[in-house]
Parts: sequence; structure tokens; C-alpha cells
Amino acid sequence: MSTMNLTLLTDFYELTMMQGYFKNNKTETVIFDAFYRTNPSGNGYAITAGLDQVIDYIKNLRFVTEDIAYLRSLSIFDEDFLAYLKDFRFSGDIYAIPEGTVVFPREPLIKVIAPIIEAQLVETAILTIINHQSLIATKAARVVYAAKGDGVMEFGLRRAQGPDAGIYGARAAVIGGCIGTSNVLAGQLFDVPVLGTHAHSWIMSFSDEYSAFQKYAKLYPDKCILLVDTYDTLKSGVPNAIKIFDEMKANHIPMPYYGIRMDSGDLAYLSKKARKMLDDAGYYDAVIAASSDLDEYLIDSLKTQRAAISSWGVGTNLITSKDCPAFGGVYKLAAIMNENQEFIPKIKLSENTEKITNPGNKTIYRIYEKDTGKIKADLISLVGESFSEDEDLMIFDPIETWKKTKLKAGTYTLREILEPVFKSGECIYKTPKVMEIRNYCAQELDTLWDETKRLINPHNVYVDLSDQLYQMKAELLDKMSLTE
Ligand SMILES: Nc1ncnc2c1ncn2[C@@H]1O[C@H](COP(=O)(O)OP(=O)(O)OP(=O)(O)O)[C@@H](O)[C@H]1O
Ligand SMILES: O=P(O)(O)OC[C@H]1O[C@H](OP(=O)(O)OP(=O)(O)O)[C@H](O)[C@@H]1O
Ligand SMILES: O=C(O)c1cccnc1
Repeated sequence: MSTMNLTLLTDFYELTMMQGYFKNNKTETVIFDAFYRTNPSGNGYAITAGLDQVIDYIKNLRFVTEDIAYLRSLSIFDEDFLAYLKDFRFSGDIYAIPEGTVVFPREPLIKVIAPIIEAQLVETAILTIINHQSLIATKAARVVYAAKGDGVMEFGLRRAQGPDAGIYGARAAVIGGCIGTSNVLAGQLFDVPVLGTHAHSWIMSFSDEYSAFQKYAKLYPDKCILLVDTYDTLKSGVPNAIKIFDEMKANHIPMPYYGIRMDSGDLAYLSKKARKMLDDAGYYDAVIAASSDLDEYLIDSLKTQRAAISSWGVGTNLITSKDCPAFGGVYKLAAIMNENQEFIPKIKLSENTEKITNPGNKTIYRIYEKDTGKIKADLISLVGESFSEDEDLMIFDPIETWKKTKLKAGTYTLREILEPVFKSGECIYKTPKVMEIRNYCAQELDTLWDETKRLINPHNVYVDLSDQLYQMKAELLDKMSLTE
């Protein structure tokens, strides 16, 4: 997919504005921040994902002959602008928070520094990519959290909102913690495990359930998960599965991974009964997998009900993030460079304090508690400000400014989480493999307290502004109100 040209994957207005910037000789370098305002699904954090696809998109940005011809056919773009587009390349800098990182509202996930005409074009594609994958990665992290260490398989392709959502959703789901996916193309593209059992049609295609199980076990003895709910889970499915396991045992066939899957009915009741039947037959290590419209809340409830399930297949609710279908990331202008090569901060006002943007050329420091390695807060600062772990650090809530905390020198550590990705149009970032991102994401989740990870009413991590950034914002707001 890396050679795919998505240059026209943009909103029409980006192109009409680009022509406007071109005609008005607006060549100044600007800074845009991509950030979001609210965690999806009422979560206490989000997981970033999609950067690798943004990188591919930027690398392949070029208006090919067919693109120019199409734009010409719209009868709105002049020849001088179309000629400019022919040689268009992204020439700017991009900074981003690496995929799989735990992030919080209002933090720039991606920062674009480029001539305005270039920075404007990339808005839509960056948002569609990052919004989708971050949404699904976050949802997956919730589902995996609910599963408390059990494996969660991503099964959603057939109910995803189309092929792209299925493919990149599977990628994001693995980043968020799924152990693999049923999506074979995602497996090939991203080198992630492909997993699966079999469908009811397999059972129904044979004259009886027992024969269907027997044929499946013969073909796949080392990954033998039998679907037991086609006819009657406890009266037929589980007893037939046990018969098959007995035969395999009698024939000394190794059974490294075997068990059953149930896909309907009361999963707590049925799994407990099935567990007892399997244990009574000596199959203590038989896996009980479950699927059936699951989500994080149902898995959590089934855990509370002590369901004897140790493997989870989750489709529709995960791949579509059904309870929260949009991530809500936005892309806002933060600064414009003047003739003296200085960034002049820009701010977007709103009636809603939370919606007022953070101006200037910013970066983000993550503050960890030294003893525990857990996140204490994040600090959005201006580029060039320096902080020392050997000095006390006063942080305060940017909205309720009286909420202050003084971090004592030596009790905290700092990590800058925005990393350089493009420098003068050249990619200088190497994306780790998806399974490496998944491991990194698991470590990231370990830096959160359980209070932030709980599914309902989580504790919000503080995202504070540095003193300098706060002052700059306050001054801009003051100026704005004076000019009104
Ligand atoms: N013990 C349980 N506690 C809470 N929810 C459960 C429990 N067992 C199953 N569920 C959920 O209840 C919903 C309905 O499940 P059920 O299998 O009875 O209906 P169904 O999927 O429509 O059945 P079928 O597949 O036979 O048409 C599913 O979302 C399932 O995950
Ligand atoms: O329930 P979800 O979370 O979306 O998980 C995926 C579902 O897809 C399959 O059902 P489907 O009825 O499509 O096929 P089947 O005949 O194999 O059960 C599978 O059995 C799961 O129930
Ligand atoms: O392999 C499975 O069991 C599977 C795959 C996709 C959807 N439902 C189930």
C-alpha cells in the first residue's frame, strides 16, 4: 500500500484555499497542530495510531497527470496554479507522537511546520487517518483491559465500514492490544498474527456435528477450536467436542492448542457448564473461546459473573467503535512565521473555554513519578523552554488555574513525547513493526494508574501548560478582547 497516491484525498476547500494562497503570494511558513478534545468512549486516555499511513501519504504526495486533468475539469483552477501543482512536493517538517503512545486531550499529536499552501493541503488526510486508527486502537485497549490478560482476537472485518476500515482498523486493534486478527490482508500487510476458528457453515455442511468436528480436527490438530453452539451447546456441541479430544488423545495426537468456541446463548452459564464437562473429562487446558456481539462492558460483566472464558473474539463493536463512532481530532493553525523568521502565535477563540486553541510552537513533556514510573501529568510548553528534573516544577491546570501542584526536584522525570518525523520534506523517522508498536503500547498503558484505565468515569490525567505558554495565551486573549 505504500505506493498508493492519495493526493486528492482532501476536501475541496483545501484546494480552493491553496489556489487563493498561491494567487496572493502567501508563502509564509506556518504551524498547524492536530489534536483532539475529548477521549472516545468516555475513556481516560487515547492511544495514537496511524502515523505510518500519514508518512506514506506525505511521501507519495504528488499531483499526477490524471489528478491535474481532473482538477482542470472542475473549471475552477487556473493554469498557473495547476502548473504549480505539477511540481508540488511536501517540503516541510512534521513532528508526531509515536504510534501506540498514551495521549490526552489538547496535546498536539501531529505538528506540521510548512509553507501554508502545503500545510493546508494535508489537513484532511492526516485527520482521517489519525482519527480512525486512534479511535480503534483506543477501543481495543478498553476491550483488552476488560479481558484482564486473556487474548482478544479482532474478528470485525465483515462488519467494518468497508475494506479500509477493516484493514486499518485491524492494524489499530493490534496496536491497542489484540493478539491478532481474522483479517488475512491485514496480516500480510502489517505482519501481524492471523487467527481464527471456523463458522457454523462448516458444521452445517456435514451430515452431523460430530463428523464436522472430526474432519476439522484431522486437518488442524494443533489449533483445534471447535464451534459448539450450532445445535445445542451442552447436549450436543460440548459432548461431541469431548469425543473428538478423546480420539485425538487415544491416537497420541499432540494437542498444543485445543478447545471450544461458543457464539450464542448465556455465555456465563454455558461456559461454566462446559468448563465442568471438559474438566471432568480431564481437559483442564482446553480453551473456551467466546464471541457474540461482545464489547468491553460485556466482557467485564462476564468476568464478574465468573464466566469460564479465556479467549475472546470481538468483531462489530470493536472494528466500528460502535458506542463512539468518531474520534474528533482537529487541525488548527497555531503560528505564522514573520519576515524575521519568528513564529507569531495565533489563537482561535471560542465561547467554550475548552475550545480555545493553544498558540505557538509547542512541544509536550510527559512527567513521570520517579518512584512508580506512572504518569503524573503532561506539560505542553513552547519549543525552546527548558526544564530540569533537578529543580522544583510548578504545574497548574490551564482552565482552573488555582489548581496547582509543586513537583519536588528529584521526584519526577521528564520525557519529550513529540518526535521529529519529516525534516525539510525528508522522512527521518523509521516506523517500528506493528507488533513492536503493540509491545510499546502495552508498556505505555503500564504508565497509567488503574484509576485512569477503568472503563467508567476514569480519573483524568492533567494536561498543563508551561508558565510561558500560559502567559502567551493570556496575552493573546487580552489583545483579542481589546480589539473587539
Ligand atoms: N451471561 C451474560 N451476561 C451478559 N450478557 C450476555 C451473557 N451471555 C451472553 N450475553 C450477551 O447477550 C447478547 C445476546 O446473546 P444471545 O446469544 O442470547 O443472542 P443472539 O446472539 O441474538 O443469539 P443467536 O446468535 O442464537 O441469534 C450478546 O451480546 C451476548 O454477548
Ligand atoms: O459478534 P461479533 O463481535 O461481531 O464477532 C464476529 C461474529 O462474526 C461471526 O458471526 P457470523 O454470524 O457473521 O458468522 P458465523 O456463521 O460464522 O457465526 C462470529 O461467529 C461472531 O459472532
Ligand atoms: O475465526 C473465527 O472464528 C471468526 C472470524 C471472523 C468472524 N467471526 C469468527
